[in-house]
Amino acid sequence: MNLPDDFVTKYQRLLGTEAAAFLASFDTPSLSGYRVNPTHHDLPTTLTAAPTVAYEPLGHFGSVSGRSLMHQSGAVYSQEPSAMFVGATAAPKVGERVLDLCAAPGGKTTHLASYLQGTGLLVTNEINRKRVKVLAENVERFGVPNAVIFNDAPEQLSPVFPDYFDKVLVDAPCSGEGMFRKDPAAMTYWSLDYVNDCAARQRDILTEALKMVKPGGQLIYSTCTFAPEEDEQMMAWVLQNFPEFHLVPIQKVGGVVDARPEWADGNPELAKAARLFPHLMQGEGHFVAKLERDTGDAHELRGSATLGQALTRDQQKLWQDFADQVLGQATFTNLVTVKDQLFALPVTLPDLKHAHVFRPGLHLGVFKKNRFEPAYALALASDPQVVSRSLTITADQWRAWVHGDTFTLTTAPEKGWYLLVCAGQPVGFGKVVGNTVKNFFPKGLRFTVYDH
Ligand SMILES: C[S@@+](CC[C@H](N)C(=O)[O-])C[C@H]1O[C@@H](n2cnc3c(N)ncnc32)[C@H](O)[C@@H]1O
Repeated sequence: MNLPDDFVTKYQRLLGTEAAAFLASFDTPSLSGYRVNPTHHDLPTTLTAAPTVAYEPLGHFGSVSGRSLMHQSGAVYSQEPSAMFVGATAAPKVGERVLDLCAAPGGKTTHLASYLQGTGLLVTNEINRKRVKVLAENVERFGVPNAVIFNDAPEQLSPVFPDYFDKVLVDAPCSGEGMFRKDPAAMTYWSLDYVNDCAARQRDILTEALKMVKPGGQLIYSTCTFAPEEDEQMMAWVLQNFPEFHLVPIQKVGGVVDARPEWADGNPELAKAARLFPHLMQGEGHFVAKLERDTGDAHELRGSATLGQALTRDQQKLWQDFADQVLGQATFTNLVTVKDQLFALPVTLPDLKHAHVFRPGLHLGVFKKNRFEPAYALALASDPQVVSRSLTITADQWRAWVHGDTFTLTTAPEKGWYLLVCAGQPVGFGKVVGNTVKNFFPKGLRFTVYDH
C-alpha cells in the first residue's frame, strides 16, 4: 500500500524496531466482522458458529451481505472486529442512562443497545443531518426500543443533560489512520496538519461531553487513528485540565495492548488506555480509553421535556385494538403522537432547551383517518415468539417483500395486520386481504436480491 511519506516517517520514529511489522500490516487483508443481535432467536449456525472475537461474545469474524434476510431483519450488524472493543469496554449495565455522542452510522449505538437489553435510556446523537438518517435506520433495523435520537452539536446537548449519564461514549471524528487498510480513500485527506485539526475538534467535543457524565459515571473515548495527538495526548490533556476525572484500567485480551505514555507527557496512568494495532491483533487500528468521574453532587435538573401530544380517545382505542389483536402481551408506556405518528418514549427527559430530537423513541405507527398503520420499526422491535399474530413466509416471499411486491398465500387467513416472519426473523408488518399480502416495506429501503 502506498502510504503517505509523512505517515511512514512519523511511525518509524515512534515505533522504532516495531515499525517494519506495523507498516507491513497495511499490505495484509483487513478482516470483516458482525455482531449478532441477542434479542433474535433461531439464528443459523453458520452465523453463530463462526469464530468469535476474543473480547466480544456476540462478535464473529466473517461477513454478512447487506441484501440478506439476517441483515434486513436486524439479526446481525456488520462491524469491523476492532470497533467491537469500544462497546465491549463501555459495557453499560441494565437500567443505565447512556449517551453515544458521535453515533452515525450506529455500530457502537446498536452494540450499547445489546448491553442495555431494552432497559434504561440510550441517547444517541449525530451532528450531521444526512448521517443522522442512517443512524435512525440502523437503530430501527436493530429493533432498539429505548433510544432517543438527537441531531445536535455537543454544545447543544450539554446544557440539556448536565451530570446526567452513567456512561458517555465519544467515538470521535478522527484522522482515520486505522482505516487506511480497509478504506484507502481515507489517505486522500490525511496530512500532519489534519491530525492537529482533528485533535482541536476532539478537545471541543470532549469539553462538552465531560459535562454530561454524572458523578461516579464514566466516559469512554475512542478513535480509529494511531496518532498520539488524538489518543494518549488527548487523554493527558483531559487528566491535566479536568482533575475530577481519572483513567480506569481496561481489560486487554486478543492482542490488545497498553497505550504508550511516552507518546504523551509520560504519565504512567496513560498505559491504562488500550491500543489496537493491526500487526498485533486481528482487526484495524483503534485507541480506547475509559475515564471515570469522582463521586460527588450532581447538578439538579429542573423541568421536563414536552415531547409530542397525548393520544385522543379515538387514537387510544385504535392503538389498543391493534396491540391486543397483533402484539398480544407487548406493552408500551409513555405514548405520544407527533403529527399523527405514534411513538413510545423510553423515559421522561429533562427540559430540552434548544436541542433537536430526531426520533423521540420507538416509532409504533401512524394514525390515518379512522385506522392505525403499524411502523416498520415496531415490527423489527417485535419478538415473533411473543406476538399473537404472525405469518411465516418463505424465502421467495421475503424476496418479493423486500422488493416492494405484494404476494399471495395458498390459503386466506383472517383479514388484518400480521407480523411477517421468515426463518424465525421479523421482517415487517404486512396487511392480509383475502389471500394477498399487501406490501408495506418502506419505499426507501427496498432492494433486489440477486441469485449468486
Ligand atoms: C467515528 S464516526 C462515529 C462512528 C459511530 N460511532 C459508529 O460506530 O458507527 C464520528 C462521527 O462524529 C461526527 N462528528 C463530526 N464532527 C463532529 C462534532 N464536531 N461533534 C460531534 N460529532 C461530530 C461525524 O459526523 C461522525 O458521524
